[in-house]
Amino acid sequence: MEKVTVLGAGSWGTALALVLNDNGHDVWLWTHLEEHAKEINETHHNKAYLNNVEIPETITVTSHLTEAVKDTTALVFVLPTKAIRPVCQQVKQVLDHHVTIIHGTKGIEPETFKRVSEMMEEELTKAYFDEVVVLSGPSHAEEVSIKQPTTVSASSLSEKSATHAQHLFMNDRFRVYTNKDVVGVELGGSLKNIIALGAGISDGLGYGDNAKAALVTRGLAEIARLGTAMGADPLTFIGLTGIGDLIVTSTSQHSRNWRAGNLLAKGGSLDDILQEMGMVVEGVRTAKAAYQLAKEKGIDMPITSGIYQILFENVDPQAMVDQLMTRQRRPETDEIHEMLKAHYLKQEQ
Ligand SMILES: NC(=O)c1ccc[n+]([C@@H]2O[C@H](COP(=O)([O-])OP(=O)(O)OC[C@H]3O[C@@H](n4cnc5c(N)ncnc54)[C@H](O)[C@@H]3O)[C@@H](O)[C@H]2O)c1
Ligand SMILES: O=P(O)(O)OC[C@H](O)CO
Repeated sequence: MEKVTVLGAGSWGTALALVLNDNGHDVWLWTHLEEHAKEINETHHNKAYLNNVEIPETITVTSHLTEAVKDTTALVFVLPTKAIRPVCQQVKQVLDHHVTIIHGTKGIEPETFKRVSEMMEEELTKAYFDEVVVLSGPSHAEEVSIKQPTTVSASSLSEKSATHAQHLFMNDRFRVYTNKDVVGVELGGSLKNIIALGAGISDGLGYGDNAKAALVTRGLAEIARLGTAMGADPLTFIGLTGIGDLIVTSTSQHSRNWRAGNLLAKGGSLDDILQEMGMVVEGVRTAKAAYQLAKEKGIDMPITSGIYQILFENVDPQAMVDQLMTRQRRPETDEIHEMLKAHYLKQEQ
């Protein structure tokens, strides 16, 4: 049994704490709000974020960071992307020993285009961990918390750290694969949220399965295009953290990104929708990052660009569908084939 600390008591942090608890670890769940910790400890429910399950007494819920971090063997950051730097800065003040650093956050920082593991490496004391582990894949908290079969990847440049994360989380309902492509895993998990917003918009406009399948497949082509340009292995995008996560987020009503897109297409304002949902919708900030990044790198991302314009430039969703459907005609697979061919040629050399 190990002491493991989850930082962030939202829906995903709570679901991961439950998996660790099932595996017999001494689980500490930290929230930055004293009232939130008190409420969970008193009611044994996390009403605002994951009300469907009971939080067992064996999970210590606290707002005291020093106590949460003391003697822990692993820190699992499960926070919105925008909270990663501030929480790392607080952790840096209290962490005084070597740990495995894991994160389950899916986003890109719009101001710097940094991935979450890059931000963490900048903010934390490097002597206290080997390499960050990214835990990502098709996994909604609502299903993980009721022990429905789920598969994820634990990706790190340190095999030891990835294996430690696999050991902590893996059980007969939560299967964890190790993976070495940190760039691909982080980008797949982050960029799919933009396409999921699009899937919600498509459903909200009343379009059917054909439109959704088109969004997912052409969306994946865009993700792979940007991801490969950022140094990812193109094959990662046909794995759990690419197509796998894209399918789950675009087709599930559990998805916060899908839900936000759906409400947007039905005429809601973005600010009101985000306020009303009260949970993080990562695709919104990531759309900003990906749109700028694609522009800087000269990468064609028409769906991402369309979603950015709906979110931030008040473009009508229906008009955007018309625009996407009437783009200049072109072959389907040219650049994806080129990417995969280049990948295989590199391996043969
Ligand atoms: N919900 C899921 O099913 C799921 C699954 C996989 C990955 N993720 C990813 O996990 C991350 C967290 O998502 P979530 O769904 O748990 O979010 P959430 O909105 O349910 O919860 C976020 C938590 O972070 C806390 N928080 C916000 N700002 C903070 C700050 N400045 N300092 C400290 N704590 C702060 C909130 O109080 C809340 O407890 C996101 O990047 C999301 O994409 C979510
Ligand atoms: O609910 P979403 O849209 O934030 O997605 C949650 C997870 O990333 C699904 O794997």
